Amino acid sequence: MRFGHRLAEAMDRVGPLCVGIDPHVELLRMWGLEDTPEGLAAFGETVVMASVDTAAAVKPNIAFFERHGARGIAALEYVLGQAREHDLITIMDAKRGDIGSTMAGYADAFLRPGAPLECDALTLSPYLGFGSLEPALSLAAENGKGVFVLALTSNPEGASVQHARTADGESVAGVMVREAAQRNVGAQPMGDVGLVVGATVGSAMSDLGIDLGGLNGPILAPGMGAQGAGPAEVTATFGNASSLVLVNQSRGVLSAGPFAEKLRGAIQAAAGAAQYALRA
Ligand SMILES: O=C(O)c1cc(=O)[nH]c(=O)n1[C@@H]1O[C@H](COP(=O)(O)O)[C@@H](O)[C@H]1O
Repeated sequence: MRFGHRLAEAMDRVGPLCVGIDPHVELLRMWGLEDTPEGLAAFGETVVMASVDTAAAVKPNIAFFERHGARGIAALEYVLGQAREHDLITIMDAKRGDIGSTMAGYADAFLRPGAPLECDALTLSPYLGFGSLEPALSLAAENGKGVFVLALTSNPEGASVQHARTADGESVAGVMVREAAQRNVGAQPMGDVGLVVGATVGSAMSDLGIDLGGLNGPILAPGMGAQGAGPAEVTATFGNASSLVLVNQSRGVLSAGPFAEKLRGAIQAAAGAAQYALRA
């Protein structure tokens, strides 16, 4: 089954929540784990186990694993293997972007079946031009995998680039939305080319004249919890596109660890809050 279809089914079944696997040093300390590759592997495995049947997907952020070099990457491979074993969807947060020929290398690293870091979907940075992402888009399509392209990020600095206008007067974020939507035309129940739009962007979408209603692809929405957005912001931000939204929470739920039952409870509560905000 293609990524968009699989994700839509998981969101219907357990709710529109993705749990970030972000082993911050402070969280490892809180969980009584060492800041070592073994600590990261134990952290990731606990999050995976607590997310099975409570979250639609998990999103490991590669930065926290890269800190430990090759052994950190081995820990990430282990966590991805655990998720795969439990049929839990993985979105690799690596925010890759480069000239097309190098992009092919990144695509092969994450989107090729059997690759050590194989995941179900990958976050992409389109600021070398949307077209530079083509090798990742085509490899994803070939293998039934997905991508999430940064459109309007949750950090306040993003606006200086993403709100800028092209020579045609279209906003840079608007270009990303249009390009992604073109690749999802006709897909049922939704396509595989997703976008990242922060739940913290406030009125940016209406200010820029962006309508996500026709995207027909998943929208990964970070910003709830630790970055300050609540259910009201999620409802207000996504309007007619809310059925496409997959809310991400990392620190907001991870701080409930290390005990699996409490973490599971926090994930269920966050999934319920996301569902309420998007389907109310
Ligand atoms: O691509 C992302 O996931 C992402 C995009 C964005 O605009 N903002 C954003 O916070 N993220 C990621 O989402 C996660 C948010 O973590 P919390 O703020 O702890 O919930 C981190 O892994 C960020 O790197």
